[in-house]
Amino acid sequence: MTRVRTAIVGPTGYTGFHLIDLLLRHPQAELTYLASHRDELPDIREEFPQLLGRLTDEQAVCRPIDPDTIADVADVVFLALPHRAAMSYVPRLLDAGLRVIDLSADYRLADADLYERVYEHPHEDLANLADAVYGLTELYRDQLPGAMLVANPGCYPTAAALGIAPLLARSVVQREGIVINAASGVTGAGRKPSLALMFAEQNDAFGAYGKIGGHRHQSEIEQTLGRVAGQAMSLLFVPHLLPVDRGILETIYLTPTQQDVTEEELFEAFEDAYADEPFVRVRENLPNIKHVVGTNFVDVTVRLTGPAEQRRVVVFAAEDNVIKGAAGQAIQNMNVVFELDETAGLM
Ligand SMILES: NC(=O)C1=CN([C@@H]2O[C@H](COP(=O)(O)OP(=O)(O)OC[C@H]3O[C@@H](n4cnc5c(N)ncnc54)[C@H](OP(=O)(O)O)[C@@H]3O)[C@@H](O)[C@H]2O)C=CC1
Ligand SMILES: CC(=O)N[C@@H](CCC(=O)OP(=O)(O)O)C(=O)O
Repeated sequence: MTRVRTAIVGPTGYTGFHLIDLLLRHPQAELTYLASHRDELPDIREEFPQLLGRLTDEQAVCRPIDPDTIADVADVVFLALPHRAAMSYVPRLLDAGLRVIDLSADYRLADADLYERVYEHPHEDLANLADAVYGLTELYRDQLPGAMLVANPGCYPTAAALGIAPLLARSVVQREGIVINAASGVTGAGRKPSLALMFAEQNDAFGAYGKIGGHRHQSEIEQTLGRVAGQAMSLLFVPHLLPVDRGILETIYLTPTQQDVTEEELFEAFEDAYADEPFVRVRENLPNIKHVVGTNFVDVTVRLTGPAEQRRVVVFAAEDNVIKGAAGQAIQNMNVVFELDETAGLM
């Protein structure tokens, strides 16, 4: 049986923790190296006592980010780092012969000019950007086997793209005027402390955040859906911060191309697209973050509303931001890259 040796750079963050947790449950993965940039290298069990008893001493102690040493003991490295930091390591990790699954945004936008506008600094690794595979597994599965560099999608873009793509592909909704109203748990903002994320600021609070109409995930969603539609897309994405640890719910408003479309036809688009997808559940009931947290599933459903002359299509999509939105999808991608069972370690 194939075994994949895995390393994580950035294990002290939230996605790093969930990668460790999932890899320790994976029947064909071995966790061989945790790499940290800290001067004083941490024992990961002190950062996350949940891991006590689950790691050997050798596995638990973080080591320096040294590509050649990592390549001696691992086949693939997961980068659970902030954007910009990730691309500063990728060229050396690839040169050392490692496959890289990057959870940051550094290799998601294929157009370097767009990256520079959205992330407000130039892309520093154009050579590898050109070769990266965008790892929204359900849409790009064919490009993943053997890939050297996978750009794992953003959490919001995963749910949004899976919630809209089947309808666009069938041309049952218009490309124009799409609005995505999204709410995320606080782990979506990462583990780095900030005033806005303190308990007393977030508890019992609920509101939109960021520059409305200018969130960086808007461009990522437009890129994915533009490829599905075969034409450039422009939509509106509005994120909200929900005072829970984990979970994303997106409510997506669209306009049908034909006013006489039926709800059955809309469901059919989802059912046909996802009939063989292990991690997309097309539901009749309205999705809820409670139904998906702790899993690699995205739950989706659709409704048709309004009088005949004013029809609206409303899609609902729910996922766990740190699992299907990050660590789980990264492992799903690893499974496809190494041609393992796509669901290994994730069910
Ligand atoms: N959280 C989520 O729901 C999702 C996150 N992502 C993306 O995944 C990546 C990781 O996110 P998340 O785990 O939440 O982030 P965290 O802030 O929780 O963790 C970031 C990690 O990166 C390390 N780090 C920071 N700067 C550097 C550097 N310059 N060199 C090396 N290591 C560094 C940190 O180490 P230290 O502890 O020492 O600071 C920590 O281990 C990000 O790009 C994020 O945008 C994607 C989808 C969802
Ligand atoms: C709640 C929250 O703050 N969410 C983050 C997005 C999550 C994420 O990590 O996205 P990237 O991988 O693209 O950085 C945000 O809105 O910036």
